[in-house]
Amino acid sequence: MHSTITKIDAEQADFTDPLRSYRDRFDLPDGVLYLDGNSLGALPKTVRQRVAKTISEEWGEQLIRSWNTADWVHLPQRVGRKIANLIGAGDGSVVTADSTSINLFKVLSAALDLNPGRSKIISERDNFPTDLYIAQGVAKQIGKGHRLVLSDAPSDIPDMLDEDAAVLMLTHVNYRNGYRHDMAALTKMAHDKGILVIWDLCHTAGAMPVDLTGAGADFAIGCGYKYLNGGPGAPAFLYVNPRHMGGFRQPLSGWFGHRAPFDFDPSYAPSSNIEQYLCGTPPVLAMVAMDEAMSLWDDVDMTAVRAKSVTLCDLFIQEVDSFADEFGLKLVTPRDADRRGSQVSYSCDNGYAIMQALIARGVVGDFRAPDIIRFGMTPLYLKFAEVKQAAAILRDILETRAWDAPEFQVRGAVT
Ligand SMILES: Cc1ncc(COP(=O)(O)O)c(C=O)c1O
Ligand SMILES: Nc1c(O)cccc1C(=O)C[C@H](N)C(=O)O
Repeated sequence: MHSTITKIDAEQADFTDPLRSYRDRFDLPDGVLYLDGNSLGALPKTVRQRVAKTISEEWGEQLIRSWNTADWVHLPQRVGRKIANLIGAGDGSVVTADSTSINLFKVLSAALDLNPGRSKIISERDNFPTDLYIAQGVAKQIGKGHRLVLSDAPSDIPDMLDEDAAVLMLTHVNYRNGYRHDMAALTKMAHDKGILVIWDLCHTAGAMPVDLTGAGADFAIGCGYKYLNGGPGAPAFLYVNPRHMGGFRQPLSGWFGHRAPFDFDPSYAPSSNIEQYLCGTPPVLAMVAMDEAMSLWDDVDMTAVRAKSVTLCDLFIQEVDSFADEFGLKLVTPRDADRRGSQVSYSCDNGYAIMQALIARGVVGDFRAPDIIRFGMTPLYLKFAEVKQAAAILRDILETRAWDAPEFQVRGAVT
């Protein structure tokens, strides 16, 4: 077996890449092949200046006036509009706020409130754990006997959609293996049984086109720090289908969700719009970084993003195919591009040490316990030649057993 494309082919693909100009809009350190933008996106260059300006001028000089003069107060809606464009959501249906976990708490509470008399929340055992933990917490908090029922394989889900299911809560692209659900088909199946659907778009937004409106999704959530490049701990987003707007739906009844926060009324009166899903004061510096990062997407062709993502993943898979069996790497990401997101994952022994050895050689990916090494493909700043080179370094590390050194066995708190 041998690799299917040459270095020259890869460089040629970079040369003709319609997205190649975006690379220069990011700060990426020399000598790093960054395959972890599915965990923390790279720094868009203009974010540095924009945040510095916000600190020195808006905060330093204008002080409290900036809530109005710089319109800080509407950052959640403004950034929400930019994200809406990437996920097929209409105006006024997305806000940026809080974390994905907190936003899930809000929308799951709302969904269960909207669908009374049913007890099941359907999800997957392999969903990102915070989603499952939040569902467990919401069920306990509501105290009406809701229970979380988990599938062990995507193919089991349709049969689990019955008359006692209130909500189907899925992550569109699985964080571990990169499997991608058919959003439109599952949403329809659920709706046919009277079930509301929540999609977690953490591994989707900014990685591929999404059409929440077309799919008829009820709610969605997602984070700002992966493919959207909003920075570590960036504010998350949430989507509410306009048909569910109005009423008092989500229970974190902070003042930013009030109809008129600056009336300072002692009684809570919910906004009838997406603002009801806000809670408290937005973290302005993080919001500004997110806002700036999102401005990079203004003219991005998402079809080109998806096409490049598919080719980057295919290239990496082909390259690793030539040595995977020999070293016990098992591809756990679907080969079928229609069933995957924008990452490639392998299960293997010694995965943590292998990833540490890769990072020491400048190939940054990550490890997910118990045995997955993960490589994220970010079309805006990753080159084909880098993906090919990363596979070659992986091969070298396996051949030389470079991973079998004491310093690569020590687990950090974050893997
Ligand atoms: C699918 C998914 N949901 C949620 C989260 C995390 O949520 P939070 O931003 O609240 O930490 C992640 C990653 O951290 C994720 O991959
Ligand atoms: N949210 C993260 C964090 O706080 C620290 C390190 C990594 C992350 C991640 O985003 C993990 C990620 N959601 C995952 O898919 O594993």
